[in-house]
Amino acid sequence: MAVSGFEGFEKRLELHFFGDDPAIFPLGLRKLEFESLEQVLEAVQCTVVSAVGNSYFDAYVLSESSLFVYPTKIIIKTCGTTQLLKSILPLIQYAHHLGLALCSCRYTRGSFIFPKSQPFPHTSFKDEVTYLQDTIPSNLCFRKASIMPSKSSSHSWHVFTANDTTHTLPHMPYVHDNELLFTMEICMTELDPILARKFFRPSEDGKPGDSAGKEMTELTGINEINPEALICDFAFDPCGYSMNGMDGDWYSTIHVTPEDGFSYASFECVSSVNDNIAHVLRKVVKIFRPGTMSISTTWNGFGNDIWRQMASAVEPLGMKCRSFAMDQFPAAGTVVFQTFTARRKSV
Ligand SMILES: C[S@+](CC[C@H](N)C(=O)[O-])C[C@H]1O[C@@H](n2cnc3c(N)ncnc32)[C@H](O)[C@@H]1O
Repeated sequence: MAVSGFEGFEKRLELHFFGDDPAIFPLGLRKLEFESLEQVLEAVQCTVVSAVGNSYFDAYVLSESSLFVYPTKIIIKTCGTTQLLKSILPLIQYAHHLGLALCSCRYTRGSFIFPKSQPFPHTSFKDEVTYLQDTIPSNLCFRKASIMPSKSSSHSWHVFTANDTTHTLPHMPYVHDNELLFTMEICMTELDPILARKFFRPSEDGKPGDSAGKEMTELTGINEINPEALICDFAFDPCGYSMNGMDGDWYSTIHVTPEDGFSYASFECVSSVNDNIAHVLRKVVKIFRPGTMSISTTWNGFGNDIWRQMASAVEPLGMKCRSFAMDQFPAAGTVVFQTFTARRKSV
């Protein structure tokens, strides 16, 4: 942990692979040995604390956030002072042994609370982009880095995407039964202190992290966000919480740093424009009651106004939209970054 506090803001990496040999499917990357994943995580400086899988993907709760492994996609999200980008090279190498090659890379993060505590290559977005440019293979030629602003200089959304020419929009068009899918990443700070207390364990409760986590999931109402989801949860000692949800091939994930002064929670999920995203958003806001919140929405395509629905969903709960930014990424789709503050706060 940084001397000043724990860095809740996660770094998030999404890698897509392709392979021509039908023998590697249907499992693909899920064939990776657990020891190989452990070595990747050692480079990042975190460990697996809990794992679960269904017929579509494997979900790992990490000491610092989460890892999802699909047959041709890996999503890895880590917080604290982890060195997430150091996972890229070993992942490319392990995937190569399975007959899979990288065709798409997306890196995103918010603004760190303690930027000076970050080790290389996370010392600045410029360093991260240089590291990414030098690490990913040259076939990923559609590249763009962007810092999406808000009204506050301390809240920006950092995005780097790179894609090859032949497997553009690999994980998408993000259409599932004719529905447009999107990824939503919510970052919340200044959590309501009474609600944040629920993510502290009673002292010396003697319970393992998974059963203490299950209690937190129920006590806080996290289990009601998507009652269909299979939840893998973990409570840290003395405080802190992580969970991964699995609903068919859709994942969701929550991470909570409840300590006063640097409290933070994140929620991320995949959803469809036809789903009741307002219900999900309202539940999330009610669980944490953040003073500030950002929502980043990513989809492959143009002209979608899902972000309007998001603003309408949270405004009745006292969250006022303070900024909106939209950017497009070559062969990688559209990102919208919205920030909100609670009306109880002055701006
Ligand atoms: C790993 S969790 C959730 C991470 C998530 N990205 C977040 O921002 O909240 C972080 C919380 O767990 C606490 N914690 C307790 N023991 C920890 C450990 N061994 N490793 C990481 N975090 C720990 C931290 O102080 C913090 O409150």
